Amino acid sequence: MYKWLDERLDLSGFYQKVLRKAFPVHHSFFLGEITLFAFIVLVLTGVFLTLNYEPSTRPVTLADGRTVPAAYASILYIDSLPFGAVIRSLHHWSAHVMIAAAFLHLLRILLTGAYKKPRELNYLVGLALLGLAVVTAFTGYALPYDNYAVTATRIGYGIAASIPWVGGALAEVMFGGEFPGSDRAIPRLYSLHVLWLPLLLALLIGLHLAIMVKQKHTQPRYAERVAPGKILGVPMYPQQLVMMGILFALYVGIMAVLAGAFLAHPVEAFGPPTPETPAVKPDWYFLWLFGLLQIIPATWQFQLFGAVIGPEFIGGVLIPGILAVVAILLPFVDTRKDKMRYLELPSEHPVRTSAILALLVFFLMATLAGYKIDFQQQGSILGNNAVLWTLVLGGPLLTFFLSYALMRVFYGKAEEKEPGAA
Ligand code: HEM
Repeated sequence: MYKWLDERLDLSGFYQKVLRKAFPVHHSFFLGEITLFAFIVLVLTGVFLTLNYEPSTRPVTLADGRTVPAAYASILYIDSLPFGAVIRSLHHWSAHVMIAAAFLHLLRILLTGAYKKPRELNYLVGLALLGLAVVTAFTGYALPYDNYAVTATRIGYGIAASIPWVGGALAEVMFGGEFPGSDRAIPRLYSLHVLWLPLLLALLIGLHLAIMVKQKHTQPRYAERVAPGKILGVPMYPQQLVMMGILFALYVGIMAVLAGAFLAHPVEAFGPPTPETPAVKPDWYFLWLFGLLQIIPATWQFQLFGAVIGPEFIGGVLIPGILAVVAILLPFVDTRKDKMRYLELPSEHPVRTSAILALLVFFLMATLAGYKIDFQQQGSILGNNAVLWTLVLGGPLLTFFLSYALMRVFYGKAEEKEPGAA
C-alpha cells in the first residue's frame, strides 16, 4: 500500500524533505503549538455545539411555561445533554487559552526579535491571526442570548457603529442591523462565528506553518555555541510529532478536567434578555478596552468632515488602531541586514525589552480602569478619573525608564553585540 502510494505521491521525498527536517527545541516554542491545540479543540467542540444550537431568536415555550428565545432554549438543551455542559465549557475555556497563548507567543516573538528578516511576512500573518481570534471570540459572545451575552455584545456593537463613515456598514455586516433588536443579528453572528472566521483562521494557520517550515525556525542561542552553522534539534518525524502528540493529549486532559470543575456560567444565571442591563464586564482580553471607555470623558466629542468622533471611537478603535499600526510597522523599523538564525536575547536589547514591559503595564493599568465603578462603590481613590489616567499613562513611562536603567546597570553594553549572523 505504502509502495503504491509512494510511486504516485513521492511520499519518501516528502518524508526526507519535510518530515526529517530538524526542529529546534525550546520550551517557549510550545506557545505557538498550544495556540494550535486550542484552535483544534475549539473546532471539535464547536462541531458538537452546532449540532444542537439553534441560531434564532424566535420565541419558544419551555416545559415550565416560560417563553424564551430559541437560541437561549438551545443552550439549556445543550447543558442538559450528557457531558453537554462540560463540552460547552471546554469550548468556552479553550477560547480563553487560544487568545492567551497567542498573546504570549507574540510576546516571545517580540522579546526575541523573531519578527526580523526573513520572518516579517510570517509575523504579519501572526498579527492577523491574533486579530481574527479575538474577533471570532467576540462573535461567539452573543450566541447564548442570555442577558449577559446581549449586554456585552451591545458594547461591541456601539464600538463598531461609532467608526466614522464606515461604522454603519460594518455594524450591518456583523450584526445584520441594530443590536439588540434585529432578528438577523444572531444568524449573522452565527455564520461568522462557525463558518467564515474559523475558515479564514484555518487557512491562515496553514499559511503560517508552511512559511515557518520553509524559512526554518529560529534557534536558541546555545545552538550557536554547540553546533555553529547547523540546525540543532530533533527531526519533525517522529520525535517532534510525538512531543506534540503528548502535549496535545496533556492539553485536552487538563482542559477537560478544568472545564468539568469550572463550568461556563449557566444561561439561567442572567436569564433571557430584558430591557434592564446587568452590570457586566467583558472577558479579560477586552477589559483594557472597556477600561479606556470608562475613563474617556463623554466631553471628548467633535465633528470631522460631517462625522462624529466620540469616546467610543477614541477608546474602542483609535487607541487599539494606533497600537496595531505600530505592531505592523515594527519589522520594517527594527531591522537587520543578515537573515536571522539565532534568537536575540531580551537582555541585549534594553530599549525593545523596556518598551514591551511598558506596553504590558499599559494593558494592566487600562484593565484596572475597567473596575472604575467598583472602586467608586468602595470609596477607593482608584475610582477617581485623574488617578486612573495617571496610572494608565504614568505607569508605562515609569516602567520604561526604570527597566531601561536597571538593564543598563545589570547588562551593561551587551546591546552592542550583534549575535547570530547567518
Ligand atoms: C492563531 C494563532 C497562531 C498560531 C496557531 C501560531 C502557531 C505557530 C507555531 C506552531 C509556530 C512554531 C513554534 C513557535 O515558535 O512557537 C509559530 C511560529 C511563529 N509565529 Fe505563530 N502562531 C499564531 C500567532 C502568531 C502571532 C500573533 C505572531 C506574531 C505577530 C506569530 C508569529 C510567528 C513567527 C514570527 C514565528 C516563527 C518564529 C521563529 O522562527 O522563531 N504567530 N507559530
